[in-house]
Parts: sequence; C-alpha cells; structure tokens
Amino acid sequence: MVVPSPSPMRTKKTKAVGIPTIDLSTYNRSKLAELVVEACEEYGFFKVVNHGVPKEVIARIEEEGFDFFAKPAAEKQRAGPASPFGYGSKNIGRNGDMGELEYLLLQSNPLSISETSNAVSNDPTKFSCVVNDYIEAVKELACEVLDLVGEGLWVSDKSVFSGFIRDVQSDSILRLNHYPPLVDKDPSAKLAHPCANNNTRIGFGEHSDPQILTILRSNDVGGLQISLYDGLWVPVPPDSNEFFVMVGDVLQALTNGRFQSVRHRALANSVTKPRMSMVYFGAPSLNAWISPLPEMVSPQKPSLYKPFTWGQYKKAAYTTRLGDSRLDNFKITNNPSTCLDNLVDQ
Ligand SMILES: C=C1C[C@]23C[C@@]1(O)CC[C@H]2[C@@]12CC[C@H](O)[C@@](C)(C(=O)O1)[C@H]2[C@@H]3C(=O)O
Ligand SMILES: O=C(O)CCC(=O)C(=O)O
Ligand SMILES: [Fe+2]
Repeated sequence: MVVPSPSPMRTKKTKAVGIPTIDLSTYNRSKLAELVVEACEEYGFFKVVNHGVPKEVIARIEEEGFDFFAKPAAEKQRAGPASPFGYGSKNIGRNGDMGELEYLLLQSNPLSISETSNAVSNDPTKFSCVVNDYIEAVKELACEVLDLVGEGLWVSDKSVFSGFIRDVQSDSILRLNHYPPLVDKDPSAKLAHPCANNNTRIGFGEHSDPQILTILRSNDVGGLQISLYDGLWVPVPPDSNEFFVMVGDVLQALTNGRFQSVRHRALANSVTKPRMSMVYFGAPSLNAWISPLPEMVSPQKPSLYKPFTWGQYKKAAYTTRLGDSRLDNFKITNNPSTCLDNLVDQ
C-alpha cells in the first residue's frame, strides 16, 4: 500500500481517504519506484515531500505571481489575451469554458518567457530569471518522478518517460492560476455575495491534464479536489511546502491504461485569501510519437490506443471542452478483447 497522509479526509459520504504521500529522501530506490507506481495506479495523484526544489525558488515566483495579479486589470490585459499563451481571465480555452479565476500561461522555453516578460513585469529580466529557475527545478522533479516510474514498471529504457520532457523541443508549459477570494477588500460584501453560503463556486472545472505529468504547488489556500474511481470528490488539503503530482493523458496512453489520468477541479471558495497555484505540465515535443510502450502490451492486454504525435493530440485537445475525456478519441475500438459485443457474446 501507498503511505497515506496522517490525517485522512472525510468526504460528504464519510469515506476516509488518504492522499498518498511519498518522501523522496527515504527508502531505497526500488522501494520508492514501487511506491510511485502504486500511487499512479491507485490514484493517478500523490504528494511528494523532500522534493529538492529550493524554497527561495518557490518564494520568488510566488512573489512575482502575486505582484502581477495585484496589478490593475488594464495593465494585466497587456499580457493577454491568452491565445493560448499570456494572461486570461474567466475564459478557459477557446470553447466556452469559464472559471472564477485569472491566469498566466507561459511556454517553458526561455526565449518565449523573455518575450512574454515585457508585458508581465516592470522588471522583465528578473521575471524571466525567476520563471526559468522555477521551471528548471520542477522539470528536474518531474524527471525524477518519471525515472522512478520507468524503474517501477521495469521497462527496458528506464528514462523513456523523462526523455520526452528532457527533449529540448519539449512543449512543456507553466500556468499560474489566481482565484480571487469571495470577499476582497470590503468585508460587508461577504453577506451580499450570492455564493458566500455554498461550496460550489467553480474556479477551474473538472478535467484531466492532457500532458505526461503535472507538478502542482499552491499557497496555503485550499480548493483542489480529485475525483476517485467511484466518483467521489476528495478535497486535497493545501501544502505550500510540497508538490502534488498528477498523471496526465499521455502517461495513460504510454502505460496502456495501467495508469489513468486523474480528473480534478479547483473550487474558488476561499472567503478572504486568494488561492494561487503554479502548475508545470511536462509535455513531449510536438513531433514525438506516443503509443503504449511494448512492455505494457501483451496478448492479454492489447494496445488500447492508436499511435499519435503530441502535436496531433494537442490540436485535437484544443477542439474539446474542458471536461471532455480526450483520450477516448484515440482508443482502438476493434480489439477482440476490448470489444463490448464480444464480451456480451461470451
Ligand atoms: C478547454 C480547454 C482549455 C485547455 C485546452 C482545452 O481545449 C482542453 C484542455 C485544457 C487544458 C487543461 C490543462 C491545462 O490547464 C491546459 C493549459 C492544457 O494543456 O489543457 C488547459 C488548456 C487551456 O487552458 O488552454
Ligand atoms: O489550481 C488548481 O489547483 C488546479 C489547476 C489545474 O487543474 C490546471 O491548471 O490545469
Ligand atoms: Fe489541471
């Protein structure tokens, strides 16, 4: 079993659920690899502690993020609209999805960051450095986790997963999400706010992340929830010192469905403090081919997904709504062992 967090949470249906927590500084390598694989299989989600990302690197980008979101709306708009990169507010993607948040979407390569920085910060050089340092550090963490996945799954090339995001052409991105509080400066507004008394103000709607692996860190304001296989929403207690790891759609395809991308959402119910999450999405290069690894395929477990390039998947993803199950469009439907008709006939 994966090590559960010390204080299990109770959902509305009073089911106690522990978020798996993996301490990267303990255990030997093979035990760590086993724990990572177990967490990816059972939840597609876990928390890492002793992650190696320096505190100052986190603090600096957090400060830059809060400084940016504190600017007047007109100034922030200079960095928008997010198409898809840059500043966005309320609109998520191009297909009508809305959320109670504002965000900054950045490509992970230094050239693109330096271009965007001019519209984001009064000190663009500093902003670029801070963002690049953060991306480098979380990318290392993502690669470490993915190497453990390679080891735990006993694939012949242990770096096959991390290799995708180490590629210089990797299409990885960074997203800063800012969820304003219900009551900002005027405490009397608390009573007037239509959502002040329920817990359904959606910041970021239900979805899975399309990439390989997501590394998420937030300030100490909660909101993130993950969906378990039985449909229960489980609130994730915030932990500003640690990182959360999420399996993305591409990792689901590479592992032939042995791991499943985790569906998650963020509520925006904090009354007085804003939530800010900083989310790194580790992605392959646009021309990288993705298909279930040979080690994940057998006569008993035939390939579930057609081969696709990340570019093809991404293009298709951008035509979907946030909550769609995008990987379904790449499923092989005529596999004798996965065909529903055959199962019914037997
Ligand atoms: C509605 C959409 C927003 C999104 C692109 C999409 O068409 C479907 C996937 C969405 C998502 C979710 C995870 C990340 O936040 C994101 C940047 C991504 O790669 O896929 C967003 C996209 C977005 O906000 O542009
Ligand atoms: O803010 C959060 O905790 C979730 C954000 C998220 O899911 C995303 O940016 O894709
Ligand atoms: Fe997400």
